[in-house]
Amino acid sequence: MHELRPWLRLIFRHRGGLVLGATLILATLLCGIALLAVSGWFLTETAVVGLALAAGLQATINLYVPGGAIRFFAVARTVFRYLERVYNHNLVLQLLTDIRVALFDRLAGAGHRHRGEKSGAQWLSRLTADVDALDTLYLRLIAPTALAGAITLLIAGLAWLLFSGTVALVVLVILLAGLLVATLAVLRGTRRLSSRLSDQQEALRGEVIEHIEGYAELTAAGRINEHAGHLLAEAGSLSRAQACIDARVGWHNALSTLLVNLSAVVALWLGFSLFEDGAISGPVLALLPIALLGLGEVYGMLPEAFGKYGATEAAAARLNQDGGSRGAPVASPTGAERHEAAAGQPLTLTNASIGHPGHPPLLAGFSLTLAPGKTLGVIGESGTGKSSFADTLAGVVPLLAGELTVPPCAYLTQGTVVFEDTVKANLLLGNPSATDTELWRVLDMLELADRFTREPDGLNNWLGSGGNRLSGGEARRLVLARVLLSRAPLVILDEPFTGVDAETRQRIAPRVQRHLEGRTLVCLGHAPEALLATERTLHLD
Ligand SMILES: Nc1ncnc2c1ncn2[C@@H]1O[C@H](COP(=O)(O)OP(=O)(O)OP(=O)(O)O)[C@@H](O)[C@H]1O
Repeated sequence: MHELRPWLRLIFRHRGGLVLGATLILATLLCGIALLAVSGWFLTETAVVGLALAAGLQATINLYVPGGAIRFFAVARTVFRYLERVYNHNLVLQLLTDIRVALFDRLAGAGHRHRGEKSGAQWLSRLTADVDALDTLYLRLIAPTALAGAITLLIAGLAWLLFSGTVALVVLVILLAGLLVATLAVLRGTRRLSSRLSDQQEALRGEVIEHIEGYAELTAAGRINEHAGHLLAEAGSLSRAQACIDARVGWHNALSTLLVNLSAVVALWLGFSLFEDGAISGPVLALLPIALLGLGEVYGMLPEAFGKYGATEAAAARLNQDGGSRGAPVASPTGAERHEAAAGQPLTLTNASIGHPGHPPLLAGFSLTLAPGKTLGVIGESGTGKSSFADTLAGVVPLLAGELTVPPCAYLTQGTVVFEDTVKANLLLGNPSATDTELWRVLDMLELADRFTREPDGLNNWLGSGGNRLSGGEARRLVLARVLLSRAPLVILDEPFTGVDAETRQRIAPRVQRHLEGRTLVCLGHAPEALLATERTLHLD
């Protein structure tokens, strides 16, 4: 319950909607039960009257009132069911939206390092399977359990009104036992298994994605069959665990149905003596047991949902753990200050420590002022901290100590990130208001325009997953184009020409240089030739 609490709070923000949705479900269920009860009463009444007439006795029956009631309940049940489905599906989608937005919010605040600790497969699982698991909370757990309880009490009340207090009490005890079996007993029998299964399924999903991603390497190493066999064995063991949970849910479902049916039989049995005493009529005797049989529909929804409770809880626990605490890690440690500067203000670092939280700083006591429009090169061997320096300026990694004032920046990271979309969509991320002419101009500057004019779709050319339809050098120039489209006053370029051959680089570098004239530039690389020309150079050692 503790793991579910933050998500329940989110769900209960829609209190009014939840009550209305549950009322519609209640109306549907009550119409179903009333339909059965009135039909049972009516059939018995017609049978009794028929027998009386056959025996030559005088008897009459009102066909219109019960017939009308049956039609009313049948139509009302359909209408309520339709409204309930439309309303509740919409509500659940709203709840899922809230949960996803809250999760994105937390992830965005959780810091670069924290996000990097999980693989893409794990994040995918969080945002899909785990979030979906939470949608069972309202529609399958909370609403049906509350309604089953309410309807049980209503039927016990009906038994008390039509039959007697004793019948009501006996029926109530049997039904409560059935309710316990369908909820808490299932929960007890499956919670741990279901939670463990959910964790294992999540691990398997990640392994399957890694298997596909590493297909070439596994094949080259001759280990593909062995690895696939391992995944299949794991999938087999998960299926067995699922079958075990299903069996337990099935048994509990059967027992709970048996108890509901038993309550109907007992009501009939006890009702007989009331009938013999003339306290109730024959048709009323049939009404209560048949209404009790209608409860099967309500109770039948519960065992499966409670069988998944462990998985829902495990999903919530993973989301709680991985969402991190909102906003915390991205903030700089105490004593470090990061300020956003307006365009036209210098970039300044004062007594700054740069590095990764929990590790010794890569740079300490470092100060620098870079006036607007000035350029700085940063050179150093692999691992000296160039990318960490750039990440800190861009706010991706927190400043460890000191003070940093930085104008808005466009950042070309060391990794080349091309989104699975068109050329245009990838470029517009740099400047959403750029025109097609501007896009072609920057592509032309980087000698990429020909690459896309050759294709029939031009700027709408689809780049494939991670830009896999581009060569390494083309992808690098495309992401450079994205950064060059931005009008940010500070531009940070980490190894801008990785994968671009020397001749092309020599042709395009002066054009990039001209394009960036007047803007503040920080360019990082292993050697001077990997950089654009800069006025000052910082050597990291
Ligand atoms: N998230 C992280 N957590 C802890 N240490 C890190 C993290 N990222 C990088 N480092 C460490 O910080 C040091 C500097 O890394 P960085 O990537 O900044 O170097 P670099 O100069 O850009 O190297 P390269 O030229 O190889 O890209 C390295 O020792 C690296 O292992």
